[in-house]
Amino acid sequence: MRTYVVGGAVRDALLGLPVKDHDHVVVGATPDEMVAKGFRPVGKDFPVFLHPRTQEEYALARTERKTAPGYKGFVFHTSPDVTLEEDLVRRDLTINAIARADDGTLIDPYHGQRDIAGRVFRHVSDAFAEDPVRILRLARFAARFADFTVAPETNALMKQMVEQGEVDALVPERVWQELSRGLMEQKPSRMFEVLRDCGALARILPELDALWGVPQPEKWHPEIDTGIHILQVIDCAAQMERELPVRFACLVHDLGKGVTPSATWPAHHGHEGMGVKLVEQVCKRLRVPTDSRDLAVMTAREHGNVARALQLRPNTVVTLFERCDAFRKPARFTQLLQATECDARGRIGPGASFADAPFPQLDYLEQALAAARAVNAGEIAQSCADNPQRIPERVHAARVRAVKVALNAADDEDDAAE
Ligand SMILES: Nc1ccn([C@@H]2O[C@H](COP(=O)(O)OP(=O)(O)OP(=O)(O)O)[C@@H](O)[C@H]2O)c(=O)n1
Ligand SMILES: [Mg+2]
Repeated sequence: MRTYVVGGAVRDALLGLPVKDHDHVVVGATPDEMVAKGFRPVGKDFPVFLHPRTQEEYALARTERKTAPGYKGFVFHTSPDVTLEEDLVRRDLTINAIARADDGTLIDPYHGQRDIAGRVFRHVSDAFAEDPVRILRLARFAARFADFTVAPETNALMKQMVEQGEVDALVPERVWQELSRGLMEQKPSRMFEVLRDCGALARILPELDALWGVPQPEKWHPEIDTGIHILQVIDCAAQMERELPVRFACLVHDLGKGVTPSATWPAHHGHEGMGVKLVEQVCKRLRVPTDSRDLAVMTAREHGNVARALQLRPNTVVTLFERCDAFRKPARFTQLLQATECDARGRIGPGASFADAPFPQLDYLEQALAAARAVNAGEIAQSCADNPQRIPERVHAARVRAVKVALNAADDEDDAAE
């Protein structure tokens, strides 16, 4: 039997990137021989084994046959006479279909090295179409390797897959898994550009796809197009190394702009409220985890209020904190501020750019929240022992006073520093 390193490890080494884990392919062996050598079989569907010492994955060379739509519709064929070339030809991309022998020799029958040099994502063969997850994987790789482009023939194949309904058969968990991974890469906008170019975005996130072609007022949005704005906002979140919930909130915060009446464009009055419903709908459909969903809903609803923070009266600031449950969840409130900061900076057009604009709203609201949280609600509750129904309004009033003092004090400090 012969073993080769394949996939990401070979690709990343050729790209000069650090290699995390090694996937291996085994040619000329049966499952029984693997077990006899001490390998441990894992996975019900795949002929995959773990190395007794390194615990790395060793997959028997295999060919696949499509049986049903969706990513589960596979039957596997493995046997000792399946060749390395036969195994490689059914892989997704040429850059992922390079094998490396123990002596370091590269086996590259589908010219992955050429495509690495040319920075191209190209499918290896028609077998690409057997697994619609590969469209999402390719899009995710585009977010990671931002200088790569999609080969025209690969884009054409993906378009065809989308038209045949392949993407509709994907299970929501798998879509979320790939989208969330792509959001965590260096340039998430590339993922959505790739998905849009092949038509997949309109199938998996029609609410987002609808934002292209929707104008915003040029004075505040020099990029004008709402779809372009969203891409700039998510790239800002990636550049600032924000957590996944912040990046997802950035992605969906303006979905309401896709349903405002075109007669009122470029204005989008009330888009926050309409956005909340659409965000809830997306999160339900894709089974988005609670932390990402809750922040996304809150950001859709409140990003306008946060942006206006410096004009809000102390009472309004405290009701904002109350609506956001900021007293109990201050870290999530910080994430709301971070998402809104990216919303403010992701506005880059030919005539103007807000990319480096200051965002004083963040410190301002953090200070106000710290002051409001310092109010001793327990003490107030005790002082209202004879009239407990007044506790909430008393606590609220005390918080408003605290915010007023804190924000004035901050102004004073600024004056003193000048
Ligand atoms: N739907 C898929 C999933 C995987 N593969 C093949 O299996 C290899 C290993 O898969 P995986 O570890 O998921 O991806 P990597 O390319 O190794 O990338 P990563 O750095 O994300 O691990 C890929 O390179 C590719 O050759 C494939 O062809 N089609
Ligand atoms: Mg891998």
